[in-house]
Amino acid sequence: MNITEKILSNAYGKEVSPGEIIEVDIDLCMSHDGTSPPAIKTFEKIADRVWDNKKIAIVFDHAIPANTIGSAEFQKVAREFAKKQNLTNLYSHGEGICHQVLPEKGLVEPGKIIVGADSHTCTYGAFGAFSTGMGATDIAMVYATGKTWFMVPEAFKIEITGKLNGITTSKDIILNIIGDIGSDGATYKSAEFCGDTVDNMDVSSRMTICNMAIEMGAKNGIMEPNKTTLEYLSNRTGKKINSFNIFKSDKDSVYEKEFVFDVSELEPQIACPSDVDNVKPLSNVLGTHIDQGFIGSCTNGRIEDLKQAALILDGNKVHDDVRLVISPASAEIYKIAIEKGYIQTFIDSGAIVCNPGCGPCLGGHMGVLSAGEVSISTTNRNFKGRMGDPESEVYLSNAYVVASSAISGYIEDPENISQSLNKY
Ligand SMILES: CC(C)[C@H](C(=O)O)[C@@H](O)C(=O)O
Ligand code: SF4
Repeated sequence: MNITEKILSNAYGKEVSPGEIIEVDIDLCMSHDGTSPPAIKTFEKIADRVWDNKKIAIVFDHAIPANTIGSAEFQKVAREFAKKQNLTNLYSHGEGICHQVLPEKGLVEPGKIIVGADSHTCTYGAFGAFSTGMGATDIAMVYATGKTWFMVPEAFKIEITGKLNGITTSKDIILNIIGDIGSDGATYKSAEFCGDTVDNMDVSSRMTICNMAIEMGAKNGIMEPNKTTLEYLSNRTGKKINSFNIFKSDKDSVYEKEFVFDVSELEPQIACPSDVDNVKPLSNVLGTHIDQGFIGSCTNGRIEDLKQAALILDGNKVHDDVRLVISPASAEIYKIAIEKGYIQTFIDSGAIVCNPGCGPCLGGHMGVLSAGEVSISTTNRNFKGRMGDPESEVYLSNAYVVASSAISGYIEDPENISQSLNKY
């Protein structure tokens, strides 16, 4: 059995196989300021009390602080619900983006079943959990019963091998994979990432890869937790590593398809407008004009990403015709970035630093694009109109490339900009 089948078998209480429909207990259910209100509306038609006030997390991140009367109303509904149901995990004070906040607060553990009313809930696969996004009405049923059903997915084994060089990051790996497999190439599959590159990766890079599993249609993204990940989780949860339920794929487990990606020669990858699988090497798009850069999101708003941006921006100025918007993925990351001097560097360079949250990622808040404008962004989606007007365009890349491009005013090779890569 592979890791996903093992986690689902454990939750179901007997061995499962792909295609089977099972009902399981949920360990953690997440919704945010955008999706809690519709879930609450449905919930209130079917139940009075939630199944477990400690297993529901609500995070305000999509528009925080509220940007419209509508979002203020939504947040009021979610706040009142959390109070009435005595939820112990309400994060409504700008703690950060849900997918960053949940692991930080120690709510994620290997082997758990986690669902969320947000498509990037697949992020927690980086910690060896089965986690997936669901619609708000399905989440309402989980609020009420603590259960949901899944069809056990077939699995793709995606082996990643080789050592990344220089300015190539895990974002480039996942863009390369999605470019190859296609944005619907893994629909309802379990995308299992393995190989020496994944085994040696830090937590942040692993999260970036699992976060984007949904961008090829996957039901979940998953990795066996490595030592670094287990240490991180032990710190966050206050539990000993040997108390975790760690599952690993059997050597002879069966996959529907197997892929091998050697990343040792990989150059930074760019997803071009307006599909996430329209991926080209950086060298093919150099010189493309941009109006805005964004560094942040649940994909690449962590301290490692901010460090990459600071290394590039240090001593440089954002181009006069460009806005560079930077939003740390959580308040905790924001504080570390202040301590390390990154925020000072950003402000000195002329970047706009926003509070933690989704920000411009989905085109609703703090950096909306007008018709004809072009953005380069560390986020995960570049659909038509994703960051504003339907006639605007979005390129996706890593933080080195966004920062470099913001300085030049066109898509730029970071090697042409960086002068002091060892400063921090
Ligand atoms: C608003 C929310 C439902 C949506 C999602 O599910 O992914 C958003 O987070 C996104 O990234 O598009
Ligand atoms: S940062 Fe972007 S992708 Fe992530 S949850 Fe928020 S809107 Fe969705």
